[in-house]
Amino acid sequence: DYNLFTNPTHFQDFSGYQEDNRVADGGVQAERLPVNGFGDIKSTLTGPGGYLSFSNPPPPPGSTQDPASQTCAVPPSFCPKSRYRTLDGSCNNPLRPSLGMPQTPYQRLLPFNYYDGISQLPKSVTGEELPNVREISITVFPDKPLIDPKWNLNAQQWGQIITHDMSLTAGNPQSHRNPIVCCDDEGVLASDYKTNPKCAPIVIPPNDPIHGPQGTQCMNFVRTGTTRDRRCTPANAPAQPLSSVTSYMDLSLVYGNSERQLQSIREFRGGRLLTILRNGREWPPQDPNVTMTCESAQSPNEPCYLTGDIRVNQNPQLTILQVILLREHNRIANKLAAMNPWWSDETTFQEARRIHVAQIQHINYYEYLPIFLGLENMLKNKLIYRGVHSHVSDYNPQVDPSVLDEHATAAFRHFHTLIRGYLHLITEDRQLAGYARLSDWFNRPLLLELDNIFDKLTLGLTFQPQGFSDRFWDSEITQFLFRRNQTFGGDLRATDIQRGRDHGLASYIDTRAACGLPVPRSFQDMTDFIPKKSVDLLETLYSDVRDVELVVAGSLEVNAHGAQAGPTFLCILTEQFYRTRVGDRYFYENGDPEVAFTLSQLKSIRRGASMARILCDNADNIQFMQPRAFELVAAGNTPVPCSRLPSIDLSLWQDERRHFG
Ligand code: HEM
Repeated sequence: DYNLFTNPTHFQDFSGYQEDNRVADGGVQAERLPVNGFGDIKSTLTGPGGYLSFSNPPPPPGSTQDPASQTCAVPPSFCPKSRYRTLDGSCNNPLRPSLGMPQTPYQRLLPFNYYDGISQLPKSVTGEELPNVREISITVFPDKPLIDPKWNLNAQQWGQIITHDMSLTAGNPQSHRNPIVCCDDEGVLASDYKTNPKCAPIVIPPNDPIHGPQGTQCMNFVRTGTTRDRRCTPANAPAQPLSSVTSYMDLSLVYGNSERQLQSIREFRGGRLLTILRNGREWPPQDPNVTMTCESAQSPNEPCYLTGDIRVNQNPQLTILQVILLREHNRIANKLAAMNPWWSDETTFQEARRIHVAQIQHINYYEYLPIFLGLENMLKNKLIYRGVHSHVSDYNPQVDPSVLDEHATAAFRHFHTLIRGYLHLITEDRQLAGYARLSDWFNRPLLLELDNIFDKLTLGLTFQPQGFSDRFWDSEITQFLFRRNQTFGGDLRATDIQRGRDHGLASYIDTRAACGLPVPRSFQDMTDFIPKKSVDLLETLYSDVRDVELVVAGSLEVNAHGAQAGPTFLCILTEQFYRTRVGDRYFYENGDPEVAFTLSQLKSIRRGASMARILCDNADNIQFMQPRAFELVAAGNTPVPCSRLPSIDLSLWQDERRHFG
């Protein structure tokens, strides 16, 4: 047994959540069944601040802690002291400088489940193939427009921003066609799809109601780049999928993941990022390769943006938030430069970046995550603190900040369920002015620059409800994803399930066991935490309960009390965001003098940073916003003049000592 988790407290928590969910036999079952791993938790809480201390257990074979495995990223040989984080995340942890860098493996809570132990997609315990992923998608995740009564589309959309800050499967271009063709544009299987090790095309079942009649055979699916492809691990060790971006919550989607990437988007004046002025507003610079990056664009002159993240143009609402984050950097930089004209471009840039990252971390932890992970759950597990008036120095160099595969490939993708297929265009007086169909605008940001649409889309984000966190998925992403002017397109749910297999994720029941949750031995047992109707569907698809996949069943659990996911995904999400916090030496609340904000600056960030204010300050001309901008407009959260919303007092960064520049 080894200790999978860095945060020992949340095992108790989930039993509480289970009761809240009226799972009658949960506790009893936990005692009856042998639960893997956690009879023996070695972690203990010590120290006045509740610092974690634990001895590192022996690593599982093939894990990234295994001496046999190496990182694919090359860390610098020397880590200079710095008040600013590096672009590529190196040296955040000076003792292990490559932690969190691009091109390092996803970490994992459970061992690989590859069929051959090295890289083959998992199979059923019977030795047969697992059920067809497209069939699972059609059967278990159909479209039904159930909406959230409380949270708006901005809550959904901000989740994608956090995702893009933290991970990106290596070798997956996403913004354009994959040059590796396992299934061509006509839906015909490539001749080498069985022998090409990069190929795992999604095969269309004959009874597919959409693609069957078209005669489509398949959807393209290219496997994630791994340590094995790049020869970073021995040939007989499990292939570890790599992520191409820094795992830190560091706004890498704004600033890029290397100095080189940053060069192409920096203005090199006044600490600013590069922008193009059109119609009196700032837009990101143009991507040099429009037809490739924005493949739905109908002319190379259409806007197609270049930012720190290659996915920026993927959908209109994502692009709106990327533009807003870019403008926010320049807003801060302009103020700092005006106050401190003796600062160099570099100092102004780094100080603006540092403030920007801090405020986004604050919004993420105190405004966004409590909606999805539950406020009490976050407090109990020390992801956030209530009523703290000082720094919180919980940085722990033992904690690996890498993104967990179970998080990126299963748990956080569950929130694809929140996506709405038709985006509302809303006016300042909160009237519906029209719709934009999502699949008309994938990879085509032109929409944002059409007549006043930017503000209408932004107000739509805050006024339109998000989809409910359930098993119903919008057909815009299950039948029409990236359809590129064709009638039909890809299926994001089928892709997520296939990606789980591609990465060899452990099964649903093993993951429950690792989380210390009751382990079902039969489909019948599952009805304790998954509605019977869904369990029945699973039983029609899977021949054995041990085959049931994390990506699939995790999304079917009844949501835990106060959260937007079931207990298994909540366990993973909680662990991830704990690691993201305490594994980041530059986390904005940290009091380490090398990186810390002054106490008054920190207090101002806590008081003044809000989603509402960021939207107000950076949309084209929005004058009113509800204070809690992830929440629908309702009594107690009605729009107020932007000027009445709190803001960060940037005068606290006035540098009278003139020693920075
Ligand atoms: C319209 C909105 C969205 C679209 C079109 C979209 C589409 C996609 C696509 C195409 C992928 C890559 C699939 C693959 O090849 O494996 C992906 C990955 C992912 N998505 Fe979304 N997504 C959206 C919103 C969201 C939201 C709201 C969240 C979470 C709150 C999210 C979380 C993730 C995660 C965690 C990944 C894996 C990231 C990685 O490690 O590469 N997405 N999404």
